[in-house]
Amino acid sequence: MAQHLDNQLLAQILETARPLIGKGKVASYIPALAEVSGNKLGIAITTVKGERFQAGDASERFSIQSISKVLSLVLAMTRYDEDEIWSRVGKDPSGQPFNSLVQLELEQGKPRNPFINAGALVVCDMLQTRLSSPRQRMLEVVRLLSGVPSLTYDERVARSEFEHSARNAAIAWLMKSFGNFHNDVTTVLHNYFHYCALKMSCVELADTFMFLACQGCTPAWPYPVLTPQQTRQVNALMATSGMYQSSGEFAWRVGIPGKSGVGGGIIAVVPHEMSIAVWSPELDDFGNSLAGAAVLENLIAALGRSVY
Ligand SMILES: NC(=O)CC[C@H](N)C(=O)O
Repeated sequence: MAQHLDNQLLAQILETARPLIGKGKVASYIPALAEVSGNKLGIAITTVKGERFQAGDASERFSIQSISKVLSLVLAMTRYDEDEIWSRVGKDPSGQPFNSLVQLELEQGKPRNPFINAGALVVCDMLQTRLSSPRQRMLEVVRLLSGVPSLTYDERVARSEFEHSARNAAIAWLMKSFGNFHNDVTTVLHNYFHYCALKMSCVELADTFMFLACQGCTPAWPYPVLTPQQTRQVNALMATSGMYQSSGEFAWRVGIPGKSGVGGGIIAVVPHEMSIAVWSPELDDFGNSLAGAAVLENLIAALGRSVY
């Protein structure tokens, strides 16, 4: 029997996952991220009817990291024709860690999908070509979608990541060697790190991504963000590649599209119904929030939902 969605249910679900805290690891390869306390746990839901639910640390902002890869892709989809995007980045799961170089060399500099670092860097390269101020534009987009004008980048996190950017720089240069990267590498890395360093709460994320549950529309936006078909495509990519090498495991356990970030956030979508944001900074071996994935699994089981 599907349970009724309310704040009390969310609070109960958080408690089912809390024992996992202490069993994962807060990301430390970006030093500024390692300072975050590992025992945070929060969830927020925005439904297509405009209802909002939340529990735990749902209002505290954190670094959204790779969740931003969905936003940069969406921005590119509004600026480029389909062929221009998908000739430079694929649509298939990589089965590799998010920052791997191995496949990129074998596949002539074309990243498997836009949700691994290589793919997101190509997307950021495209945005650099077509937008006069890609960082400012992204801020405008998230401020509009979330309805929160105070959203901003965490400059410390962006700087910290730039100071430890050897691997992402290597990925960008490798793609340049294959002719799949057109702008100045340092400029694009700065944009990418800023996108990753967006600071948002679960409540703000759930509001921002509601358009993915609502066929591309949101009351926050005067016109559709994406067409219904584009929205299905983004959800499909999240379902197949949103959690890196454990995307299959996530589909099996949770059964809805999701996208994680090494800040410990996951955004997930029940199409036509709701967007869900969870946050718990400790990660599993693949860089996905350990307790966050368990919260989603337990919630979706309690609500009796799945896209499959
Ligand atoms: N999985 C992630 O969240 C990775 C994003 C991080 N900024 C990086 O490039 O390594």
